[in-house]
Amino acid sequence: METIKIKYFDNEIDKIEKISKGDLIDLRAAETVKMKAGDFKLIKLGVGMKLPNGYKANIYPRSSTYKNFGIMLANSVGQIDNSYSGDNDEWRFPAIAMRDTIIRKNDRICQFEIQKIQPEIEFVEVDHLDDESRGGIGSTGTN
Ligand SMILES: O=c1ccn([C@H]2C[C@H](O)[C@@H](COP(=O)(O)OP(=O)(O)OP(=O)(O)O)O2)c(=O)[nH]1
Repeated sequence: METIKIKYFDNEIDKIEKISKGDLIDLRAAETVKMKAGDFKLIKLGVGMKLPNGYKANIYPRSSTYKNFGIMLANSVGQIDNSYSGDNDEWRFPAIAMRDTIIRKNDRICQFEIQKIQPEIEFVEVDHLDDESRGGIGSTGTN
């Protein structure tokens, strides 16, 4: 089992409980936010963490987030770097509102998992790649 140091920036949101293997972990809005259609807001998630060495975190919307709140995650997948672990490094949900909406403090608006960081990579420039070209995006058709 991995242990993660977690800091709560707000004492009014529910705390995260022990997680079964494989399950994504829900996160809560740490503020009440009113948004108009088209607004952008970095919604506070009320937590900061020291992830295990060699791991990052991915934040995704919950499947019901759009239905319940009409917001989308502006960056598609939120990337929490391992180095985002300072005392003021609170996690946020970059939200785009598609309709007028209210997100209330403690609402569960997203979920996250931790993931191993890719290995160190060095680039070697070449003039040609050896493999057969695939014919462009969509070349395999739709059926
Ligand atoms: O949905 C997100 C995405 C990122 N972050 C935090 C953690 C991450 O480590 C930091 C920086 O993210 P990233 O490197 O993806 O953003 P950037 O636009 O390149 O900003 P920076 O110049 O801070 O690296 O912002 C969040 O709280 N929520």
